[in-house]
Amino acid sequence: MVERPLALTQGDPAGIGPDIAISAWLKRKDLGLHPFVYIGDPEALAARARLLGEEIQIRETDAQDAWKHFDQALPILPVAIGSVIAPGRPHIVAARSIISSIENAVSLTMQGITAAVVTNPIAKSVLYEAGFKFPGHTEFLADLAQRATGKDCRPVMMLAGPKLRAIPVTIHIPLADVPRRLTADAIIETCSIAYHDLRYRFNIASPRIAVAGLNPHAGEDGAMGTEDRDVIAPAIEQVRARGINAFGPLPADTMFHDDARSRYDVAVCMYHDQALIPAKALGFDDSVNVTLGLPFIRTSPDHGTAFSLAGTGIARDTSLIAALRLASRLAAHEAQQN
Ligand SMILES: NC(=O)C1=CN([C@@H]2O[C@H](COP(=O)(O)OP(=O)(O)OC[C@H]3O[C@@H](n4cnc5c(N)ncnc54)[C@H](O)[C@@H]3O)[C@@H](O)[C@H]2O)C=CC1
Ligand SMILES: NCC(=O)COP(=O)(O)O
Repeated sequence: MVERPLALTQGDPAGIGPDIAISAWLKRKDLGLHPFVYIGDPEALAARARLLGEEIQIRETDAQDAWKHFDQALPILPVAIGSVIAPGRPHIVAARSIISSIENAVSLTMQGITAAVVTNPIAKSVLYEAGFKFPGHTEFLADLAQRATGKDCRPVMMLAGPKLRAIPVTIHIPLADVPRRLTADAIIETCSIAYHDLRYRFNIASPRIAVAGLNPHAGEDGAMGTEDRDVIAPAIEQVRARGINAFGPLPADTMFHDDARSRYDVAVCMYHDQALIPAKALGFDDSVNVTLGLPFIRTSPDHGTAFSLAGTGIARDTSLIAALRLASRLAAHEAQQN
């Protein structure tokens, strides 16, 4: 078997990405972590290690050789920023390096040199200022995949933790646009991709999909909104007609308590916060953001850049470690299938 490291992006170097990458690498032996190659600016990473008081070896390498260095040194594939970025002070001068890091990780993974993409958090508003056209990683990764394969790619965001897996059908859009963008096609495609990836990537033989309503009480028969009755319920019927065990629309306020969660493998929700609030409330420290529907594996911690914690030593590495572990598990499963 080829020993392929995970490709870990730097994210926004003013955020906690470098801190948690260093922290995870320091725990590599205790936790038996799958080797990773950090793709980012070596100076910025070394400066962060010094600030945190960690004396670590950082080794510049290409991805192919990262595996052999991982025991002794934190392997880094250099993508220079060309400027000093202070912790907690994001700057658009880093945008090119942040984006390049993601592009490199995807390219290496699609070539089979790295086993999966694990992304550190980016500050979307900073990248927008620099002209980045995508709402977040999820949409950017799908675009990169589409450009590489020439095939349409609908990305599906899933937050996966020990207590809950949750998917938003609409992702990074204003709440006011949700009803208009919530089409039967979007719900059907999301449920179908969730079913496929839970089955073939997560090895769940017959995934049970609970679909949330949009309105209070799932619309109360149309009295509190009509989308549940007119869009979501017919979409679920079509999903079921494909042989998928999907049910709903369920009132969203009562589908996340312990007993309700035991009845499904994933909750398909109608908008970002409907999925991410329960996911982060139930498992902020150990949930992972996974993108389904891509031709490669991508995981990420569930949190953002947490600028105020950068360089303080306070940031917890647990969600990144969960993301590295999940990427490794999915990659091992994928290798077994091929
Ligand atoms: N995958 C990604 O690239 C993501 C990026 N973001 C971006 O992050 C930026 C900041 O977003 P926020 O909403 O403030 O979310 P955030 O997750 O960065 O911070 C929310 C709260 O949690 C704390 N926190 C976050 N991670 C932590 C950790 N590892 N250990 C200890 N405490 C932690 C922060 O200090 C803050 O109090 C935004 O620009 C957003 O776009 C947000 C979520 C995911
Ligand atoms: N709130 C989740 C989030 O913003 C992560 O988005 P992405 O950058 O992984 O697309």
